[in-house]
Amino acid sequence: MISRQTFLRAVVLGWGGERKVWALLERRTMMNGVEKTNGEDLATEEQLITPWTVSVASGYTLLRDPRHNKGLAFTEYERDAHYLRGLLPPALMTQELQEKKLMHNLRQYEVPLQRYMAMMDLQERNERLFYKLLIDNVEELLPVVYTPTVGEACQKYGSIFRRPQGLYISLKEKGKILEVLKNWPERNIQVIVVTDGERILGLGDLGCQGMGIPVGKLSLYTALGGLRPSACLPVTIDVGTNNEKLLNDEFYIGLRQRRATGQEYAELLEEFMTAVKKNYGEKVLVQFEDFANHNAFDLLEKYSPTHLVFNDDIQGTASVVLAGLLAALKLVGGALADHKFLFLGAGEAGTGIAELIALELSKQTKAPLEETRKKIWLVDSKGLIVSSRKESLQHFKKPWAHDHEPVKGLLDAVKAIKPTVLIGSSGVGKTFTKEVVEAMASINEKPLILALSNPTSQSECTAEEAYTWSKGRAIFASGSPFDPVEYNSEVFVPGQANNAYIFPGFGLGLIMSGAIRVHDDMLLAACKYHGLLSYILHAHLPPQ
Ligand SMILES: O=C([O-])CC(=O)C(=O)O
Ligand SMILES: [Mg+2]
Repeated sequence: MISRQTFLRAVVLGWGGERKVWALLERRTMMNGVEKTNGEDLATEEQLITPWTVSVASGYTLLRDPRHNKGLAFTEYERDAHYLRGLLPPALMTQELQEKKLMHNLRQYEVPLQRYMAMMDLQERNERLFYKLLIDNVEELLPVVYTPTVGEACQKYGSIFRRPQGLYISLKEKGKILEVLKNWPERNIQVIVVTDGERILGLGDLGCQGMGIPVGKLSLYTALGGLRPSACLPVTIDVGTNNEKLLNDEFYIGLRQRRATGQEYAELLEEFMTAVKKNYGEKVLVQFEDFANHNAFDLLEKYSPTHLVFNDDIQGTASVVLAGLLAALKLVGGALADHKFLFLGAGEAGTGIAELIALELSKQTKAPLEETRKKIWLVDSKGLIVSSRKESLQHFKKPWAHDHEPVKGLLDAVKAIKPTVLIGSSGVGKTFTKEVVEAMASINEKPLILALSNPTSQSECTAEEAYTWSKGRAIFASGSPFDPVEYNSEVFVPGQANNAYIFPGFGLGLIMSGAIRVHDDMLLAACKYHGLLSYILHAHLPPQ
């Protein structure tokens, strides 16, 4: 029996003490043989005490504490022990029954954004139940809390905003970022996902409203990677926005100014990165997400030597796509070196994937990187990237400027290069036209077509278009999910090539191994394992 004295001590100690009491009560519950529906994570016992927290999550406060609230799943014993008598209706509902009820409710909503809001409400009300739903129904709920619905949520974030999630660090906080980090109630942070909102999916600059992305990504770190929610910190850096619509939107939640750039931007990021390492140590993983190209490459290069950083859009997407290609070789035949790759889009995803393919080719064939890069061609908004354009290219495009006549559009590039693999990563939708897909199908028996841009509205083509236009011969995967397609009485199941299939596991690996830097070999190892896994999974799907 826990003594009243221990309990009172916990009251005085605050949050950390309360957790110990909670754990003791839970243990007692188990000893009494009362079924433990969703017990306390004992690992949280070591949580450092936040001295200013004087409230103890019991009674009414407990019901409003999402981390510990169980709603109607509180047992009779817990209702007595935590002063909940009368605060709940008499019925007891197991977590399984709560899950059944919520899934039923969610399925009633026809508008995806309503489902998103219902899930966010649940996360703020009963965190364990939120994750139970997400883990048990991952295929159904991933498109709700993540891509594509999270994109719409970010666009409307100001209007649907209820309670703040994550940490907002704006130019106003310059010089005080360490203090801001200390305002966050958790001390033991293992992963930070940070955005500056400038390139949210393929939707462009959504400023401060990009917060939906770190929140969504981190919910997958827990649901798919198994990290404790308390170890995850979503951060949005607000340096303004160049989105006129948002600047004029009365419900916009961010700084109402145009984006800071140059030194002002660099100084804020530097202060943030320094504060993060100082506050959480060098083993905290910082995942950069949805920065615009012009900052993404520079930030990765600048902080890779000093911090445990990972750019999901460059490195995560690259690993998933290479894994997918390795798996697809079993379907299309040949070795990686037998293929020729054409990209539409030469930004983070495009050049990131291209570089990882070139690296893998170089390892496989022992040819130098400069040679293996020549199998890979990129098209940007100005046409095929060729040597004659080299001078005017941004630095991350330069390695892809090969010798060739200038070529303007994608269709002409397909005809000129004759790729076996076509990859879309430009963030612009509907660019894989009927003519482009037909051209791919006329060159290849089984053209590999990856429409990676997100969300669904920005996809280069739909799964149905890829299968129909190629007369059922394309091997297709996309960044955002598509339903299976029936064509000529055959069912085609499209693949999904989204970095969500790698970053939670990759991040978990980094944390578990205690890594302090990310190396390319780790990415290659991740995609080989992932490629094998997806091949095994694929073997259980109906044939393409
Ligand atoms: O969030 C996603 O679905 C994938 C991704 O990183 C992006 O499109 O920027
Ligand atoms: Mg991203």
